[in-house]
Amino acid sequence: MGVSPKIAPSMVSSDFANLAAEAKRMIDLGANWLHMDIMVGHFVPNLTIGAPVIQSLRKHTDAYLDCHLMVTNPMDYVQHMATAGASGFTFHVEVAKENWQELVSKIKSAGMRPGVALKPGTPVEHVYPLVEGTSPVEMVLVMTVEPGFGGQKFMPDMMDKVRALRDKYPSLDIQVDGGLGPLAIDAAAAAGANCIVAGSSVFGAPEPGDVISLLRTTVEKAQPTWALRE
Ligand SMILES: O=C(CO)[C@H](O)[C@H](O)COP(=O)(O)O
Repeated sequence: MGVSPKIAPSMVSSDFANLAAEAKRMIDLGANWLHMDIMVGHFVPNLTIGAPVIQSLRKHTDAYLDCHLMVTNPMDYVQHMATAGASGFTFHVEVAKENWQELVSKIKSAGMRPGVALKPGTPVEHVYPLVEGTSPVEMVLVMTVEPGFGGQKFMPDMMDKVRALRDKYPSLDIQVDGGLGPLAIDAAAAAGANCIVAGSSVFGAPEPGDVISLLRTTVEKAQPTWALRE
């Protein structure tokens, strides 16, 4: 199987006042990526961080900064995020129906890895053209909660989308985000997710390293089963 597990603690659940130390702590505990939620008060009803914080964090880590832009105008942020040091740039399909080709091409030219996210109410078919295009996205993020806030309940119904994507695209990075932790990981891994975002379950655990390692081993164990199902 060509896709490796990537465990990405969601830094929105970290102690923002100690972001550099929190980032180092997560990487030292075995995280592959750091998931950075960019919310600017539209598209989702919350405010978190933007390019200036990514730029500050970049001075303290060379980790892969997996940036999820919950914004209505992702094109406006491509250059800012690239200059700040973002590694991945994931935008929402709901706001890029018309211009996703130009957007993906700009993200790639700026040196970042493009991903596309879909909200719980968006049919999975909406991302197929973006995965199959001549200049495709390299990751699909299936939201397993309504985007906007950490600490919500995992939506198991979203696993049909993950299963459909994994059956269609065996080598694609498929990410899940929202309510992931020891209780939900079995379903997500069995469906075919290999990139796991987890906020409150990691930062709220007495031993966050144990949670990171459980998320990884559960994906590793599920991977051989993906190719076997009908
Ligand atoms: O994107 C997000 C919310 O929009 C968060 O990354 C996500 O919800 C992770 O937090 P938790 O694991 O606590 O659900």
